[in-house]
Amino acid sequence: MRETDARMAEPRPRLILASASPRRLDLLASVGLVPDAVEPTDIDESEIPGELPGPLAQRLALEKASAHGDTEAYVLAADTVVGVGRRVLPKAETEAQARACLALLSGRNHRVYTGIALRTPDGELTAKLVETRVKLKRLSRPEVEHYIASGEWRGKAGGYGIQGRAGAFVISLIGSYTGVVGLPVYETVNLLAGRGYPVFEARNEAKNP
Ligand SMILES: Cc1cn([C@H]2C[C@H](O)[C@@H](COP(=O)(O)OP(=O)(O)OP(=O)(O)O)O2)c(=O)[nH]c1=O
Repeated sequence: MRETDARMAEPRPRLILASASPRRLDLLASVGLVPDAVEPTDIDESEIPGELPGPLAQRLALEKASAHGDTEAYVLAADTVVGVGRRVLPKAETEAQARACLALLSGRNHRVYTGIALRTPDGELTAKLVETRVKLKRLSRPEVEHYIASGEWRGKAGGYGIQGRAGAFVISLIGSYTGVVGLPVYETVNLLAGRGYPVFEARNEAKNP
């Protein structure tokens, strides 16, 4: 059997997306990758006092990937944190939190950090941190009220989702748009390919997104 035939005969390793975020699943699918399972891991996401936003995103992604119990699959995890300077903004769960985030972000630059982490079937754990600078326009009261009423901020780091109505607030973005949404696709595909996951073969099997 030729080497390529032998490789094609091998079963494709399983890929698990350890995330509850539907955006991450959609972003993976957008580049032709469909995980075999979506199995979020439940970790304590609270920050260590004094922890900076970037290191926090990186640490949580690593913890999410390592907490998954399947040691025979590729396990991919991510975490997105919005930071203003050294300050970490919450993942908004209440209107009050979302309002406070928008007040802080209005008319200024902030950074969105997405950590991605991959554990391979041989137990190797690799992580990458992707940083994006975003500038939002100065938000008027009606804009804030309209946005709060939309509910789109719920469960999102920094109280906004760039892929929805808040996209109209963005003056500029330097870095990775998909990183802001929750999974930087360029870095994710590179990480998977670099660690031996057969991205191109898997892509052939993926449905047309
Ligand atoms: C800034 C920003 C964040 N987000 C989302 C991405 C993430 O889902 C969320 C940040 O929370 P995360 O803790 O990174 O992810 P999650 O709780 O949704 O899922 P899991 O922990 O299981 O992986 O904010 C957007 O969708 N758009 C944006 O513009």
